[in-house]
Amino acid sequence: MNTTPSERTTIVCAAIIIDQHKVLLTLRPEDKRLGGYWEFPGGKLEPGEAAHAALHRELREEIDIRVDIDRLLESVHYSYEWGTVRIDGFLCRLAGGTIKHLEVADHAWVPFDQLDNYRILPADKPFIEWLKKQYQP
Ligand SMILES: Nc1nc2c([nH]c(=O)n2[C@H]2C[C@H](O)[C@@H](COP(=O)(O)OP(=O)(O)OP(=O)(O)O)O2)c(=O)[nH]1
Repeated sequence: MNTTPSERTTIVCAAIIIDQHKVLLTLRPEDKRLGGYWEFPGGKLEPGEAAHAALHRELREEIDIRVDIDRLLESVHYSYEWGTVRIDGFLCRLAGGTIKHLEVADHAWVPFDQLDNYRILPADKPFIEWLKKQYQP
């Protein structure tokens, strides 16, 4: 089959939810691929699904919250050994709900100057750097 690189890229949406100079990270369960890493809540788009719809769905399924999506911050490409992902990181604000650990092992509201203390997925580095730069005292 003739497969172009873009067809092999997994599209992922991620919510960068900021509240009072802290950002929400969630912990991937140990039994999942890349288990034990912190990440922004989100996940893979389903076939034909729009990014905003996917983000709302993933947040409901994983932690049962609602957000307002402000804008796309950046799309980041990263190659893991099994394939390439494109992470679309959206800046969001919490709009409702109380965080439940439905599909995550834990969550943390992390002050920007403490992000280096978390083992975060390597693909997320540009988002982390942006957060640290944006909110330097
Ligand atoms: N949700 C999320 N995923 C990320 C981030 N950074 C990053 O590299 N990823 C990667 C990890 C996964 O390979 C993929 C997200 O897909 P996912 O979380 O739905 O993957 P999954 O393995 O749980 O899905 P599944 O195969 O179990 O259905 O993107 C991030 O900040 N948030």
